[in-house]
Amino acid sequence: MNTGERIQELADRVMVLRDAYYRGSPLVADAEYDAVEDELRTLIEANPELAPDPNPLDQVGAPAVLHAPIRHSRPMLSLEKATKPEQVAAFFERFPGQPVVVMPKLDGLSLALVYEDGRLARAVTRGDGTTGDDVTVLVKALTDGVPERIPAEGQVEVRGEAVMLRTTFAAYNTAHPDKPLINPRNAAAGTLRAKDPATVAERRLQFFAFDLYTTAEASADLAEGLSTLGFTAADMRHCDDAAAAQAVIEQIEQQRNDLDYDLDGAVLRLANRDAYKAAGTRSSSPRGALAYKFAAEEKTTILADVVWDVGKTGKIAPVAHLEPVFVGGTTVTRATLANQEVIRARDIKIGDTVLVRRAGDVIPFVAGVLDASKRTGAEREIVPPSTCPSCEQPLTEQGNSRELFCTNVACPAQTVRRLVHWASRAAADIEAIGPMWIERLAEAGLLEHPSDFYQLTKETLLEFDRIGEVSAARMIESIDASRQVGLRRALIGFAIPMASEGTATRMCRAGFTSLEEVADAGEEKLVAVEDIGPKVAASLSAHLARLRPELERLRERGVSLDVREEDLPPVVASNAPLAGKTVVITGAISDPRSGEKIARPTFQRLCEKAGATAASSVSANTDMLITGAGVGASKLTKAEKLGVEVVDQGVIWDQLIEAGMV
Ligand SMILES: NC(=O)c1ccc[n+]([C@@H]2O[C@H](COP(=O)([O-])OP(=O)(O)OC[C@H]3O[C@@H](n4cnc5c(N)ncnc54)[C@H](O)[C@@H]3O)[C@@H](O)[C@H]2O)c1
Ligand SMILES: [Zn+2]
Repeated sequence: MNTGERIQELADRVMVLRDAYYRGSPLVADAEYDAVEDELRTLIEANPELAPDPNPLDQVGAPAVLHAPIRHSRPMLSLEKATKPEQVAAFFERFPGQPVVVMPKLDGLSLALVYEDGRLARAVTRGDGTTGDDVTVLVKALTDGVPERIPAEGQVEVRGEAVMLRTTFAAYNTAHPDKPLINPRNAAAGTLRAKDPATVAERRLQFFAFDLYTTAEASADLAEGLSTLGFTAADMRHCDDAAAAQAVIEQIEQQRNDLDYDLDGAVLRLANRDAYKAAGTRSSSPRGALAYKFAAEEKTTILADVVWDVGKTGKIAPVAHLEPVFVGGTTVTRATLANQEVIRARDIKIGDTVLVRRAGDVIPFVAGVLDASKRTGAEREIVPPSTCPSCEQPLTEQGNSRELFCTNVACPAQTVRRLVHWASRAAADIEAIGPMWIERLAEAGLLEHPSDFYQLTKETLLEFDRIGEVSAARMIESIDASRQVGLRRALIGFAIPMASEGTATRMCRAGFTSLEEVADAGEEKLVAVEDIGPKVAASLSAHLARLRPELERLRERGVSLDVREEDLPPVVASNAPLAGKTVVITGAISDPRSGEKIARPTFQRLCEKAGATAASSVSANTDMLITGAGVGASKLTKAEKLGVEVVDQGVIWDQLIEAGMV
């Protein structure tokens, strides 16, 4: 194939992919689409005389079928892309001395909101850039952050991104396993394509503004202009030079996991609205802005197999074995498929090319099959097991997702999982015996219950080929140390359904002094504990009753199930510098005297000893936000809005040192 033919082929492919994407059923992941566009762009740049006519790279979006077409006052364009710091530097050189803002590039769909004399008149999608769809009714009904009225006369147009928050997306998919959404962007676009808002009421969207045109008086600074009108703008940070901008770009990328929305890059843009306007446009992008792309959080790969895994509570979950794929910053070979309802609703088969999503700290997830036409006929159905893969007992189904459970208390796989959990760091912390040895010891009949660890002897361990003197001694030592596990960590170690680590802490703080006392308390007394609901109380009671003989065996073998000093609220020193303060701690903490990094829980404990109550997020009840290094702007903005005092960790360290507490 010659270059001209290749260009035409790529251009055709771009058109086909765009059409499918803007209709709401993409055929490939964004990263793969971008690769096609990139190849086309590179070829046309090298051979401008071979540029196709029309050139899809000069066009925006796709001429979708519109219900109620509306012509935009000025085109809604795409953005020029950058992937290298040099391109950021070149942007600054093009506009010397101009203030620049850097903000997240939100992954949703853009909207133009037109206000006439202070009232929202129309909300319009981007469409093909020239003509968009009237979605006013849907936006009014479903989108937060779009005021019906703004304090401005004349014609005002605010543009921005409507996104589905990750929490909304996750909640929707949990509630509707039968009609799952593929990703937040697609979900947002689909929501605004609905005929009737009532059918998509649970799919709320959030609007973040990033553009403003007005005939009325308004600040020349974009961020200020938007916030004066009452909009939540994309988080814009002013940068004086390319180095500062690059640092903010990197910070946004690092913090993308902590945010409640997807972003696929950062946008640089002239902060001054007049300068932005004067910079003008190219065929499909404004000159006064640049999009810096981040690594993809979604990719497609082959689903090689599905294995049903038995968890410590007996849940049998499908695990996807994938051809290795680099996504969300790591190579992924395993991903969750949730449950059989999700597999059915998404029509996933072994051998399919599937979309894998790894966003934030969430476990990689198979989101679905994008292009079923890729099937060869060799794909296989994923068949849920009818018996437990470990003990072969029949399974039960639970809930509307029809999750599978093995209820056999003697199920070997569950036994191993529970023992591994007992030995884990958060529980008994028997660090010298890893999961592999736990499995071997269980197979050999030496381990079944946690109490069995405490009967192991060096001699029995030495009978295993690959355990020598030194490791046997280490194992025994590690088991010995774990006898001090105490109430809180023992409760965690039993992995009681519905009971979290927080539940264990609350039991200690509520005055229970031993695990037996919790077991004997009865549901009524347990519900009386702060933040313990009836379901948790019932589960605790039932499971601890069953575990009674095990508690006795643990005691006989010298394991402490009593509350430990570290599990209780600290005794507050009389000269406590933070007495009565509710604090939130954020950022990286380090001891200013040595520079040593200090784990957040350790620092929190110090603050509690100094009289503070620690909370996990900033609210109106917070007295103080204690900041370490690298604090996200969103936390600071929230504190500022609520009038919460922001205190650098250095100030707190000084107080702790002065009080002789560290
Ligand atoms: N998977 C597919 O088949 C397929 C097909 C076509 C396009 N796509 C994807 O669509 C995107 C390209 O489309 P495009 O040209 O519409 O978008 P773009 O990447 O050029 O970006 C322009 C858009 O960014 C959005 N945006 C978000 N935050 C912004 C901010 N702070 N400031 C300014 N704009 C902001 C706006 O909606 C604007 O329309 C790519 O991510 C591409 O991978 C995917
Ligand atoms: Zn089983």
